[in-house]
Amino acid sequence: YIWPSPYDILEDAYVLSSGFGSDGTVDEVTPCSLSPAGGTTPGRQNTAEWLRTAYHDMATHDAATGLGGLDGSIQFETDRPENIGTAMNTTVEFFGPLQSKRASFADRLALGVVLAIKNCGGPAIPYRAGRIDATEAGALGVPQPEQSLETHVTAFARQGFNMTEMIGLVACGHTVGGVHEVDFPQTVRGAITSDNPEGVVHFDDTFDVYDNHIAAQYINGTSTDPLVVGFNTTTNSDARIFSADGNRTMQSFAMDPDFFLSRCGSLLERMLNTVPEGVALSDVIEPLEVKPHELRLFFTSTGGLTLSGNIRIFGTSPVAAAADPADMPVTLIWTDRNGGVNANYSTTGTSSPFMAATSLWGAVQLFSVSTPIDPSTGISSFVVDWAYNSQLALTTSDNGGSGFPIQDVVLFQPVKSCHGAVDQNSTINVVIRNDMGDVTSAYIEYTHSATQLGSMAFKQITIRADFVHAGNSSSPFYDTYTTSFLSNDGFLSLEADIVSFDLFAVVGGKTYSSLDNPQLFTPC
Ligand code: HEM
Repeated sequence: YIWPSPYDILEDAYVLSSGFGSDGTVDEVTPCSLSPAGGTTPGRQNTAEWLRTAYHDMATHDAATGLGGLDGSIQFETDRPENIGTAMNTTVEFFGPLQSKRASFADRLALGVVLAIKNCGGPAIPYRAGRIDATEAGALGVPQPEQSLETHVTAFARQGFNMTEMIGLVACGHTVGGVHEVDFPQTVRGAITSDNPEGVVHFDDTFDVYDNHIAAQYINGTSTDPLVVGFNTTTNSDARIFSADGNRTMQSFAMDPDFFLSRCGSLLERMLNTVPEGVALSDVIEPLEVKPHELRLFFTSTGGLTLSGNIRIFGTSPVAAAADPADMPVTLIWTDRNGGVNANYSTTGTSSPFMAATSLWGAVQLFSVSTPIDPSTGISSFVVDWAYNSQLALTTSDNGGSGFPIQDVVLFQPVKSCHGAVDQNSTINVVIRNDMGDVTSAYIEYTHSATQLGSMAFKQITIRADFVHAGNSSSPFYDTYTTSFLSNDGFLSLEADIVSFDLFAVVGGKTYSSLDNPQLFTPC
């Protein structure tokens, strides 16, 4: 895709693993053994809990009717016996605050699994966005260890996986984490100690590495998997499943670690992309090489324009990995609103240590941009001239041909904009260019998360409010428009990321928008 895209926030979350701009998802699973509550809950493992939660969310899919799938319905189903344990609520609680208009709970959970598995040494699972969250619980149907092989084969067929795929998917799940005696006393006995308060017995000897040991140990007879060698043969579902094809699949996994990883990559991709019929997923999200990161045009209190934010550069080559941001030339060259390119308008980004970031997929650098734009000529787009060091020839990144678009027609105006307390209106002011024809419509779509019954995650509520003309602004080129509305969105009690607003204006018959403006913190 090209910038801007509805999936920019998820693309950023995919690319920026830690440091500047990251949302904390990868930190939550680093190291791979990390347990919830900052590592203070021994015997638990965030990576394993996310993967199990994603499977349980998907496991109720019915391929024949198209109902269910990875739709976040798990958030309403955590009290079901088939979802026993605190893992699911902990997972829902972690991803809930990362939801927004542009990132559903289900998309966040799927992305979490992709990042966690890669972070544990596992495969790069292609990631698509676009999952839509259910608003209520779905059908029952998560497989249980005491069920028969026949029942499991039928359940996986309903989910869309044949027997060989079932064996693969279970092995690809049961290579991290384990079985907890507190929740499965019929399967694990005598494991609870003061050091192991939940009585976890891991599936294999490398519960914190995403590798083929689950298969290698099963084949060479050293398995510790409580669902293979447990004292209670009734709950030894992994033993029944792994041997269902005469051990052929497990043998191929045991013999070839790379085959295990690639097969798990494709099976888990299918698992994450099993969504209710009618849900259209995006193309695979690949990191953009050059991308504006939270780069916006601001209307200043003195009537000027400032282009401010960051430019992100991502690469996988050795020269990208060796790059020193302080030695990287990065220059923005923009085109004004009349199509003129003025070399005087170029600026060079700066790098600073606090802007350092890492990516699981390559090397990433961020450069801050803050430059005035002359409102009389404005801005319509820019290109970036850059190189990995000052000795190299410059590359021009033009966003797939037409430059990175910046619209200067409708802009948020912080002056006198404020956020209302409970039961009080919020006021949002914008400026709209006054030399481009009639403003036939101008409105805000203000989206915030709201609590919902039966879930620890959130629903998204969007309020639409029309702007009215409010007179001059501090610039001769712009007029002020204002609106007030009641949002009651738990001001400041929720994370800033989960409130955002989009601005729209139809001016001279053309629609202009300013998307994903961040939460407004100024109280009314
Ligand atoms: C017949 C199918 C399956 C059965 C009967 C089954 C059963 C179980 C049971 C009883 C546990 C122990 C949970 C706990 O004590 O916290 C478990 C854990 C787990 N399962 Fe499965 N499972 C199945 C398939 C899958 C699949 C397909 C995946 C993912 C692809 C998966 C991923 C996991 C993970 C990651 C854990 C570890 C959770 C943790 O350590 O907190 N399972 N499973």
